[in-house]
Amino acid sequence: MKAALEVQDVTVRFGGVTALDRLTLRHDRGGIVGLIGANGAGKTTLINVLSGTIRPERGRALLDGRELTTLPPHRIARAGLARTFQNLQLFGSLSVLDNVLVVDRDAAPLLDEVGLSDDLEKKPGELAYGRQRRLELARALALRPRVILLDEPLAGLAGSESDELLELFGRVRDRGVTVLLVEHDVPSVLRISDRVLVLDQGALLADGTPGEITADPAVHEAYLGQRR
Ligand SMILES: Nc1ncnc2c1ncn2[C@@H]1O[C@H](COP(=O)(O)OP(=O)(O)OP(=O)(O)O)[C@@H](O)[C@H]1O
Repeated sequence: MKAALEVQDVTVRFGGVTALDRLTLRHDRGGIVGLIGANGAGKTTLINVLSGTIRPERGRALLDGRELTTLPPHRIARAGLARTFQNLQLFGSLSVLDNVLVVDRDAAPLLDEVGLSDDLEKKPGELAYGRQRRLELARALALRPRVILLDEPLAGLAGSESDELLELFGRVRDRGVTVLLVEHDVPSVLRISDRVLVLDQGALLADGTPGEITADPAVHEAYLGQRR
């Protein structure tokens, strides 16, 4: 079977900085894959390569065996890979409902699923930050993706909002969508992920279940032990 997501020998450089260094990884299908690593490890760069906003100078990425690295972002989204952004990218002048309707006619059930059915006519700016995050998730789900990339979805959220959002990610996974979760909140990642990848200086430092990652001395030495 073709892997849902595959990264083959990908290198990205910004001037003298190697953000991804011949990175190779493969995820067969399903579940929540947590991607963690220190600041500058290359997490956002990897998401940008997968979603088509950065072209690697070497290597390629594939979704269900189809090469992504030659496609523009909108074609990648239509091919089944959706993403959310570290800084929310909502349409501020459109209603909550219209923000999702621009992607899919069946917006109302999706908004209900993320708990926003009482807010359909509001503008995104009128929602609490955690609810804006939910709206962004609904919009990404409206693409009916097979894989969804979440870039720092818990940043700036209070504990309870963050727990609710994590529960929602679990429901997305249960629908069969593969979730790639990039997040600085390591305890949350370890709690919810089925598989955890640890990036260090653009390369894979560790790859395993949350239990394996927690017990890995190399991860502690390079990363977990020195967390802020
Ligand atoms: N547009 C850019 N121009 C120059 N350097 C960049 C650019 N984007 C990323 N970098 C550099 O590439 C490296 C990887 O950055 P990246 O943002 O992918 O890391 P990250 O793991 O997402 O970090 P953070 O957790 O801080 O978001 C860093 O050294 C960063 O400074």
